[in-house]
Amino acid sequence: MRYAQIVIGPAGSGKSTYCTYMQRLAQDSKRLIEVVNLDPAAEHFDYQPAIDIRDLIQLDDAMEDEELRYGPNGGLVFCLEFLIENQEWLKSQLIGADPDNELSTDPDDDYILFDMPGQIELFTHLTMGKKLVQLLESWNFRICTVFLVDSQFMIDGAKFLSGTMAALSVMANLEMPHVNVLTKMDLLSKSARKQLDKYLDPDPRALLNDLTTESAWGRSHRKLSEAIGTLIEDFSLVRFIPMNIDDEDSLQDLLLQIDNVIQYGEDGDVKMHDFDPPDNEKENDDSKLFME
Ligand SMILES: Nc1nc2c(ncn2[C@@H]2O[C@H](COP(=O)(O)OP(=O)(O)OP(=O)(O)O)[C@@H](O)[C@H]2O)c(=O)[nH]1
Ligand SMILES: [Mg+2]
Repeated sequence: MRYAQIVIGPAGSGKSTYCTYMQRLAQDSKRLIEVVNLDPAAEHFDYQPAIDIRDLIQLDDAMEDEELRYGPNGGLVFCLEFLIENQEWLKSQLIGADPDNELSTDPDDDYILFDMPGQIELFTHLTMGKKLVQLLESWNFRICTVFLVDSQFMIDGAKFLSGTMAALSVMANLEMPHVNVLTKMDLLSKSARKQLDKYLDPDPRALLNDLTTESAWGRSHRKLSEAIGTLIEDFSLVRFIPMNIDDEDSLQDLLLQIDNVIQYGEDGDVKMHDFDPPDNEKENDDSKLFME
C-alpha cells in the first residue's frame, strides 16, 4: 500500500509551505514523507522534490508554443492534461518501470505529498484533478485530499461561507476522503482568532447571524444564506482544522488526523480500502476476517 496526500487550495494558501513543514516534522520522528511537485509554474519551494513535473513539462512550454499560445491559466490546465496523457512517466517515477521497485525500500512506507497548483478549478469542475486521483488509486495509493484555506480569508461570515462552499465543491467533485485545513493561524490577531473560533466551535449559528446582518448581499439573500448555513451545519458537511505552523503540536495533531483518514499505520496486510465497514466495526478484530 502507498499513501498520498493531495495538497490543494487557492493560490498562496500555503500548500508548498505545508509540504515543507510536514516533511520536516516527519524527519524529526525518523519517518519518511516524500514530496512531489505537480505545479508546473512553481518557482520556489523549500523542499527537495522526489519528483518534479517541471522535468516533464514547464508552464513556459505551453505559453511560448507558437501553436498553443496559452495564457498562464490555460497553460496550466494544458500542463496537467499533458501529465495525464503521459501518465506512464509519472508512474515510472513513482513506482519505477519494474513494479517491484518501490520508491522507498519498505513498500509499506511510501507516503507522498503531492503539491498541486493553486488553480482550484482543476479540482472543482475540470476533470484533471479527478483523473489524477483515480490514477493514483489505480496504482494502489490510499488518498486523502487536503484542502488548505488561508485563515485570514475566513474571518467574516460571508468569507467563511464562500471558503466552505469552495471546500464542499472540491469534496463533491473528487469524492475522496478529505480534510480541510486553515493555514496561517499565526498571522491572526487575537480578535480575528476569536471571530474565527466563533464559527468553528461551538456555535456555527453565529455565522448565520453575522451573514445576515453584516453585508448587503447577506441581508437581501437572508433566506438563502440561512438555508446554506443550516445545510452545512446539519449535515456536518465541512469541518476545518486550524493549523499553526509555529506550533509543532498543531502540526502533529493534523498529521495524525490525516493518517487516521488514510489508515496509515494500521495493519498493512488488511485491505480495508475496497470495503468500508460501519464505524463501530472498524475497531473489531473479527471484522478483519472478511476483508481480505
Ligand atoms: N506566517 C505564515 N506564512 C505562511 C504560512 N504558510 C504560508 N505562508 C507564506 O505564504 C506565502 C505563500 O505560501 P506558499 O506555500 O508558497 O503557498 P502556495 O499555496 O504553495 O502558493 P501557490 O503554489 O502559488 O498557489 C509564502 O510567502 C509563505 O511563506 C503560515 O502558516 N504562516
Ligand atoms: Mg506552491
